[in-house]
Amino acid sequence: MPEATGPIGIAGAGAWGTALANAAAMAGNDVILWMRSPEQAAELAGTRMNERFLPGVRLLDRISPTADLGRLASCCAVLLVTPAQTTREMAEALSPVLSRKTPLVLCAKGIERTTGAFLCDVVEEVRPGAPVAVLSGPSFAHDVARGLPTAVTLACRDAALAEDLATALSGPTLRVYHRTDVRGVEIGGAAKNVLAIACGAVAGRGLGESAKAALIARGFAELLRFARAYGGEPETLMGLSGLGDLVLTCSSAQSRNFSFGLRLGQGASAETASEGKLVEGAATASALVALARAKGVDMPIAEAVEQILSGAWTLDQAVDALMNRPIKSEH
Ligand SMILES: NC(=O)C1=CN([C@@H]2O[C@H](COP(=O)(O)OP(=O)(O)OC[C@H]3O[C@@H](n4cnc5c(N)ncnc54)[C@H](O)[C@@H]3O)[C@@H](O)[C@H]2O)C=CC1
Ligand SMILES: O=C(CO)COP(=O)(O)O
Repeated sequence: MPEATGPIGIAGAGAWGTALANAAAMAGNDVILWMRSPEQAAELAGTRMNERFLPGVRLLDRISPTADLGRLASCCAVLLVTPAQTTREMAEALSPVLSRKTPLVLCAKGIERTTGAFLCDVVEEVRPGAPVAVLSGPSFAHDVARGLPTAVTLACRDAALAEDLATALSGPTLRVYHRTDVRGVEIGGAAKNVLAIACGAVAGRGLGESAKAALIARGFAELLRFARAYGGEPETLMGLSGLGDLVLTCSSAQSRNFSFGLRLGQGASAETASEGKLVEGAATASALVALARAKGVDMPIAEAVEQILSGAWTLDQAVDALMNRPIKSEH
């Protein structure tokens, strides 16, 4: 990395930002953990706990919480860990603070709703020519924070930088693989959230384990088709940020996307089913479906999620629509 001696910066101290801060510290880095609220920063500095977003996890000593964005200027790399839809405003706020050479590692999973832009493209628009990377893969914040074994993928077009970043963030319990297929890695993370909502809905409606397995397999087929159309490499999607994250998110109520779908399946409305939590798949569904339509990619499960969220279909109508499509060859 250009200034390999600096600390790792983390922008966003929610569940994932806090877990990544601990992981980066465990990997031997000093960490500056930025959050927008000065009160929260003071509380984290005093109690060393983030009770609101990651209860029960103690911040390691090498982490300095702050609400001063300027502190990130000294960092050798900054991980952006705020919700996907805040990527543009955060990149704009960070742009005057960071050197053009400081890599920004995107850790959110989504597509910009208002423009349909992939998050890397948003950042490249704001910081043209500056290095951008994506970190994604099957990783619940609580697992990572508790030091349970986890593996993720970091992609950057600059292969040497991808390797350096992956090495810097890898520790005893977090293994970071590297790739250059930025598009594939970001598509895996963004699309699996939409599919996980469908999986949760299947569980919530009591449609059975067979339906869930079918949905994961057919959802993966959609993911692959979409990634191919947008320049992602199929091998990437068969890895951690694709199949790995799809399986994790579709099989656990720890996932907020799955739980949101579960509550939809149990009869809650799209407005109440999030219970105030961040549900990235709900924010990304319409953009994903619009991008798929633009390239003629068939994504019936993602379409069904979008139709349910927009109120056009009930869950039962969505199931009927999916089950009564014309019979076709599997691949
Ligand atoms: N929680 C998890 O297990 C994982 C989450 N992710 C991804 O990481 C991203 C963040 O997720 P979480 O940390 O879990 O969410 P969270 O809801 O726990 O935290 C979000 C954080 O962003 C901050 N924030 C919200 N809007 C902001 C804005 N406009 N400007 C600055 N800060 C703002 C909040 O104050 C909060 O600190 C999501 O895209 C999610 O998909 C990825 C892997 C694992
Ligand atoms: O991305 C995640 C795990 O890899 C977290 O999923 P949720 O956002 O659905 O909780």
